[in-house]
Amino acid sequence: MKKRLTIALVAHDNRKADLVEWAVHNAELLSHHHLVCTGTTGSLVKKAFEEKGINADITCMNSGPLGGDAEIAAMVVRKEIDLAIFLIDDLNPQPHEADIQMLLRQCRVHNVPIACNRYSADLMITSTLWDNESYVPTEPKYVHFKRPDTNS
Ligand SMILES: O=C(CO)COP(=O)(O)O
Repeated sequence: MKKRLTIALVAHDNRKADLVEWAVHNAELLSHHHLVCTGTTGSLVKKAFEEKGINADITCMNSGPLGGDAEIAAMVVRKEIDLAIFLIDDLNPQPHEADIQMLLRQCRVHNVPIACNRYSADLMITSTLWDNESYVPTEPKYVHFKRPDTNS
């Protein structure tokens, strides 16, 4: 991939091992991009990369429960994030559910690709569309839909 992207990496505690493993597996590719992470996720990715001798540009925001998701959501709003990988723990409640939903919603509103599992992350990170200068993503459309009257 020629283009340098800003990639958000976020994982809940029980999904961190999965994210770190994914990041290390893709370290060569990721090292060409700017990684923006929530606090704890970022420190784990940094440590794993250092152990492998991989240099990467990693910015750590606050920890998720203290506003890290909100900071990344603000970057999404400012069009500063190209792609987000967010491994969510769907099996346990999180104290900052509102911030999580905000990050997900802002990615949808601003048409930012967001992968919530490794399969999606693999597909997104390897897409040839990143280097296709003529590809313009279609913006989401919000067109009023009048439901047919089902009573008649
Ligand atoms: O809680 C998170 C995302 O919602 C992740 O935050 P940390 O990476 O700081 O643990």
